[in-house]
Amino acid sequence: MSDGLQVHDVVVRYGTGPDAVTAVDHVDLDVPAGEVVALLGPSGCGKSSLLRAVAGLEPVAAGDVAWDGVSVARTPVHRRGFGLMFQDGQLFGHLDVGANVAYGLPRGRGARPARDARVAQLLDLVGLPGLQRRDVATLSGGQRQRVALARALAPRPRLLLLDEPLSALDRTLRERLALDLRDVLVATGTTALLVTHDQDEAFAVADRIAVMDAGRLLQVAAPAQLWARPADRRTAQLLGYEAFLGALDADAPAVRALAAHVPHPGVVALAAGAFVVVPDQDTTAGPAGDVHVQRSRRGRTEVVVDVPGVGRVTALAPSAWSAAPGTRVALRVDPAGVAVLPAGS
Ligand SMILES: Nc1ncnc2c1ncn2[C@@H]1O[C@H](COP(=O)(O)OP(=O)(O)OP(=O)(O)O)[C@@H](O)[C@H]1O
Repeated sequence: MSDGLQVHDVVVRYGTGPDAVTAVDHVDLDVPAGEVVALLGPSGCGKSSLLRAVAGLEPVAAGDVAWDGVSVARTPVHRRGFGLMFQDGQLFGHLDVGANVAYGLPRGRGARPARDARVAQLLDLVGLPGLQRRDVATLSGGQRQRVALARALAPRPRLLLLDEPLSALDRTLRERLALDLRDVLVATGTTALLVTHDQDEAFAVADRIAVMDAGRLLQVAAPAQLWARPADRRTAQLLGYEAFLGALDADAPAVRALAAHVPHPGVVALAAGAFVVVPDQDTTAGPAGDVHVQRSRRGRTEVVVDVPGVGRVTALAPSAWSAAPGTRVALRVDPAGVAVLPAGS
């Protein structure tokens, strides 16, 4: 049996009889010691239920949760040695920052110096050095989550469970904190299971991503491998692939350009950006499409184009570029936005 967390054939069910909801449907997942795994999936797919079952906050209707091969199914939450961090941090308002971080550390005679040292070390690690005496009510949302992370890590949990830890923050802060979170988890060698619906967050934080849908795991893989080789169409859709080509129309120039990047037969999946607009290029010489609508998103120009042989897809364009609807534009393929799914997907 491997080191770390083993989730074996776990079922989580709410209610009984005809109204029962199966939130987690026979899931197997290992998180080896030292690894960070993200559970990624749409709202309601069962991510939190699985995390809560691992924590012991939700009973398993079937299957087992084990650590280093030893079942913890009958071990109460506080005896599992797992740390928890939630979306809203859940800091204690009546305690200052230092006391919040120290909360899970040993108390009593003689423990104080070690506790203070550990709190200082953790606050340094999460980028809040010297903030021990601050009232938590005066912290920003991002600072609160940093304190919550320090508090969860302070007792050196053998597994850290994070439920949407950054979702309450705005996008810019979330992106920065996701990178910081990864750094902190790696620096502390923490084994972690992170629930998120945000693909960017999963890709930024995790060593491996487990894609979940309707209570089941669809695929577990390292981020780059997941992006390049989604297991099936649903997984690809959840990752943001927007168009799927089964039979390739070899007469279409865009399809010929795509075929150069297709290493084996299968369904070709295209993400936004699989095509890139090439301004001022002859539209009869290679792949081209007709502009449907154009929009600006996070400083980039996205153009929805109708591409013969392919269909309607989102292409990227240079930021200052623009074209009226109906304009035919030349395109090139960016292989980073193209994946090939198994035939029949
Ligand atoms: N306490 C509960 N009682 C009944 N049904 C529940 C309960 N908690 C969750 N569910 C149901 O179980 C399913 C999975 O919910 P869960 O919260 O695990 O999903 P999730 O992927 O974490 O969603 P979100 O990202 O929206 O939090 C949903 O259909 C949900 O309505």
